[in-house]
Amino acid sequence: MIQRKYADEEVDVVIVGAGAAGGVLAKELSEAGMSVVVLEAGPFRDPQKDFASDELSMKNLGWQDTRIVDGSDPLEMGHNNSGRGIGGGTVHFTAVFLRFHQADFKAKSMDGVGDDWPIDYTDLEPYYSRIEKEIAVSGPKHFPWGNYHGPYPYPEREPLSPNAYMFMNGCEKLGIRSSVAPLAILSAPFEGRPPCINRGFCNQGCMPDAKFSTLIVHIPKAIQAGAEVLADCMVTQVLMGKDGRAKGVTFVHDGITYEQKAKLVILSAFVVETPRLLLNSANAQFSNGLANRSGMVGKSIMVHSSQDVYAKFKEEIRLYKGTPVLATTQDFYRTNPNHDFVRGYTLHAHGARPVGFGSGLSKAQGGPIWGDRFREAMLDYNYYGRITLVGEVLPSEANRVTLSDEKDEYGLPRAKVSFSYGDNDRKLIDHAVGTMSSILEAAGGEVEFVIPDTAHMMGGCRMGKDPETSVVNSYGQTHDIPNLFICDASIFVTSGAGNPTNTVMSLALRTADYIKEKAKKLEWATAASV
Ligand SMILES: Cc1cc2nc3c(=O)[nH]c(=O)nc-3n(C[C@H](O)[C@H](O)[C@H](O)COP(=O)(O)OP(=O)(O)OC[C@H]3O[C@@H](n4cnc5c(N)ncnc54)[C@H](O)[C@@H]3O)c2cc1C
Repeated sequence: MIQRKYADEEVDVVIVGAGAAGGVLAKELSEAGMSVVVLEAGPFRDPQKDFASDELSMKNLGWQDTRIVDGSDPLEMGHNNSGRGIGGGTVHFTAVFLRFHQADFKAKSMDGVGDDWPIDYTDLEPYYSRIEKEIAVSGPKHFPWGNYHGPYPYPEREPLSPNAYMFMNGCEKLGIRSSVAPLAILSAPFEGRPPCINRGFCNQGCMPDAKFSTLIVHIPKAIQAGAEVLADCMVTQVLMGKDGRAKGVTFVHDGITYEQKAKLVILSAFVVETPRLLLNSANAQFSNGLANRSGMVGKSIMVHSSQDVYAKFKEEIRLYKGTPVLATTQDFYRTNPNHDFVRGYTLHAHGARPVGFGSGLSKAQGGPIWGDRFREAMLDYNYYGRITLVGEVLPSEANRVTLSDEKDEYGLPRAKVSFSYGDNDRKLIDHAVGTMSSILEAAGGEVEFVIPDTAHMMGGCRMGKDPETSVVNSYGQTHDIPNLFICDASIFVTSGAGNPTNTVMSLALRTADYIKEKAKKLEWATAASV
């Protein structure tokens, strides 16, 4: 039996998932004096004991359960897309910490595609600042793009990796502006944590704690404030009362099913599991799944297109050296009338470890690299440089999470994830691959491999003002069930073209403020959609 503080009690808040958003909510709400239980499907890891400097074994940081994938561009699930365990995806993310631009919130009105968010940049601006200060984001004194130009709370990282210098050199030769990337990785000591020493194992979990994660920052503070954080607890259902309000959740730990009653239920289980949980919690009153009056639960999931381009250089680059992403450009972020597509992309100088390099080659465009050619490339690994795309992908309702006929170990239908690129997405990718190739060549490399890939899932429970076309309001409160909130990357309306976690966490802070305000006024039971 699992030991629980609130086994027979109704707590103020139960949070499902202890990732980027769940961690922020747990800290904020428990520090505000609420009784909080966090249920996390994966383990509670200790960085010093459980993070190995080993690419293969650390793949277990990803969500490994089988998902069915289809569509013309089926997504590779697992380590590449979602985390599992306290800290969620922040444990093995690359920690590039960008803000969205004002244009990201207004794709429909500015470019006639996708949709507008019900908020804009100014609504999130104070929350971006708070999160960046809270985790001491390091970054340049002047960041050339978007609405925020720095300075960041902590100085930019240095020294840079050879790959980052190569990238900046190539950009400079072509007249493309580049900058050191803002990172949730320390450049100087902070709260007892050491600065980064460029070991380069960010995607394997950061053993010395120089990289931020909610595992090491928010969750310990939440526990200190009284939150109960239960690991290895898979939430299987949201419990509903006859009055149409959420009552709590059921979860499974070690084969035993438990219930946690709560006044407020918040789902922070990420882009696949949040819609899956809502659909799997259907009942007589909500036969289509919870909070799904609009039919939008699971629809319009997005990724970033994330092609890698590798070029071989005469001198050594050594892609394993340093933090994977240290330099970036957003010179191609905005719609350009000379392009045959709308919206845009970010490019990162991006390191790669040998296993990542090798497995990338196995899915190279034009056919997998294998046999002698593979051996030759692996032997020359030290001479390759790499640039990676973060490209905007437009929302399409056909890209969605549904329930499959197959069941998992809990007897629940597995998620089916369908994804296909649209015409605009493909044109954007082609353009970006051309730009990446030009930068690599200008830096003296010879382009050899283009690897199709995706990153950063978003969407599936989009926010909006209209309950007929969206699942939650701008605070993550579901339109249909006032005490059921969704707060994670699933509430994104569009994908933007920058790494999303700063936006996920800032939205979580905003939701926490909203809940605290409503709780103060004892209003959350009746709060109308905003
Ligand atoms: C390899 C990689 C690199 C990345 N690099 C970057 C980067 O450089 N910059 C950036 O901005 N973003 C990056 N990301 C994306 C980033 O990790 C996500 O945007 C972010 O973690 C999403 O936060 P979230 O709160 O929505 O979900 P998550 O952080 O994924 O948290 C969801 C949590 O819910 C838990 N959960 C799910 N279902 C259940 C259930 N039924 N019961 C209980 N618990 C459940 C999961 O185990 C998980 O811990 C990267 C992601 C990956 C995988």
